[in-house]
Amino acid sequence: MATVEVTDLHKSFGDLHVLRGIDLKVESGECVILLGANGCGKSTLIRCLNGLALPNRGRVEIAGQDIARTRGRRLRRARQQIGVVFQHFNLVPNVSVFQNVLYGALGRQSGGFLRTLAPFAPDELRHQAMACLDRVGLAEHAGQDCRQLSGGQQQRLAIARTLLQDPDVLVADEPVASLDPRAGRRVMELLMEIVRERGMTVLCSLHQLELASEYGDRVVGMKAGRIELDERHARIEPSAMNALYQGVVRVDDPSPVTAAPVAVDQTA
Ligand SMILES: Nc1ncnc2c1ncn2[C@@H]1O[C@H](COP(=O)(O)OP(=O)(O)OP(=O)(O)O)[C@@H](O)[C@H]1O
Repeated sequence: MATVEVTDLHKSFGDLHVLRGIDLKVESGECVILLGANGCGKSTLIRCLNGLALPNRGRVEIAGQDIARTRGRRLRRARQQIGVVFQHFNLVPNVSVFQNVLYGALGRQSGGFLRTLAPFAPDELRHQAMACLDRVGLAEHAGQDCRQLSGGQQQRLAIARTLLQDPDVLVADEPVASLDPRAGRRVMELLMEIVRERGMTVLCSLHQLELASEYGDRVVGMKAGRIELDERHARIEPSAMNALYQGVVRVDDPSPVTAAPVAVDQTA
């Protein structure tokens, strides 16, 4: 399995210097939860990790390969090792739940795009896709349009798609921020069960402090584009956590930091 190593990472958007020298190593099979106030750079870091954003300076190594300096086919191959779960699910609308899972095999299929389309997919891949749907409890929804699913179910579908991809590394950008607390907890539990089963290396940003301490092997706190805290969660001082959020939230306050609206989900 793969380690993730980020060295002196800088990323700017025009004059805005968002990442200001990030050094971070995630060991193989470790689950690191990334915390920090809105705008501190968590999503930008995650986007640099899977090659969606190019850093201005520094190295981003996945299993020893520098993603920031890899291009073309080698980059596509490297990205197959990195699963991504987004806050807003990133499903393909107007196609079935089953088809969305099959897209997880894009890039790992020697026959290319056509073999990931339901009518042309080989039996073995179809069986694998159904097994992934079954693992997240959505097998009976395979034929539905993905827009008919609840928010929690859509995120479970996104997890099934990642399962079919079968990456060594999972990066998750606020995977439960769009869900109500109950659905969010169920999705988080499922995600963590799966990454432990598969021994994946995980970097997951969250706004929920209680989920961070429950599921992370380690908590990394970012502030203004820098890492300010890097601890096993059991050792984090409340004052350090409070400093991270500059009074946005107290660690004895169980409510999420985010002010984003959450969908109430009865069916997750
Ligand atoms: N493509 C972009 N172009 C310009 N500015 C950007 C871009 N992406 C992010 N930014 C800016 O970079 C800063 C950090 O954004 P980022 O999304 O990484 O923060 P975050 O910690 O993930 O915040 P949140 O918790 O709200 O998601 C913000 O000021 C944001 O506006």
